[in-house]
Amino acid sequence: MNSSLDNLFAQPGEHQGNFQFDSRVAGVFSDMIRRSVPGYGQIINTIGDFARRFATPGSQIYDLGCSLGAATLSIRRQIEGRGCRIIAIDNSEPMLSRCREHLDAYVSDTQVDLQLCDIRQVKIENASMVVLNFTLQFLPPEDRDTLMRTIWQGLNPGGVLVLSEKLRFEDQAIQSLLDEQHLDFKRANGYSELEISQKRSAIENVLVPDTLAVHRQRLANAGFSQVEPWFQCFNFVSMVAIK
Ligand SMILES: Nc1ncnc2c1ncn2[C@@H]1O[C@H](C[S@+](CC[C@H]([NH3+])C(=O)[O-])CC(=O)[O-])[C@@H](O)[C@H]1O
Ligand SMILES: O=C(O)C(=O)Cc1ccccc1
Repeated sequence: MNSSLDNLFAQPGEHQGNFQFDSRVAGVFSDMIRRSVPGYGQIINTIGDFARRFATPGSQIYDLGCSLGAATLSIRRQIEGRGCRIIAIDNSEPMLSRCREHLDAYVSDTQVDLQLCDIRQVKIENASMVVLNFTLQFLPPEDRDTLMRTIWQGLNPGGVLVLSEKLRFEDQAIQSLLDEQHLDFKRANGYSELEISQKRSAIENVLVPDTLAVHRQRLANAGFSQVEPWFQCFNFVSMVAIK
């Protein structure tokens, strides 16, 4: 298991075309997401805290778009001895094989099923917790409502969904302000202007953010009546929704 520092977009013309979760990205992903998403470490820790509160004995926990398994690891640390099963899904093979290495590096009595498949195909049942940590934003917008209904149907009463996303804003002044603050965060983490602009072009058509209002409406339409953002920094939010 070797993970490297992210310099994927450092050279002119590098990584042209759309951003993909390929082996190059998987190899630097841990560094990339920490330097790109403000609050990522806090969100991962808090997902573990939520698991400790919500995971009921014998229930299932889903980590949809698990990447290298950061959320799954955080959850697993908090729910030992409850006979829960974690189902962690990603459709990127390089991500999933590195995820398996990370999980195998620690001993645990909690079973983790890693599944290489599209989260739009997932069956959810007997779930006390579902995690979508920066994954919904990569689904085609027209597929997002259906997934949210599937999640609501598979959650047990009292179960929790954690939904973290990059946000878009209707107000242009707010959009520019929070976008600029996010860019400053990336600059402060050592990304050059070239890296920032090349990555921005690569993710433009791949990561399609919704507004907070759209998220709230989608969650309400799916059946969630208790919804609240528990974390926001600039254009990144993490919401909690209880069935
Ligand atoms: N349709 C899909 N089906 C399955 N997986 C998908 C799909 N679309 C995208 N992915 C997967 O969703 C993940 C998104 S990253 C999640 C971080 C993680 N949750 C973390 O807590 O570290 C967020 C980011 O890169 O900003 C990638 O691993 C994709 O392969
Ligand atoms: O880097 C960015 O600008 C982002 O919006 C976050 C991100 C983090 C990791 C992969 C893709 C997008």
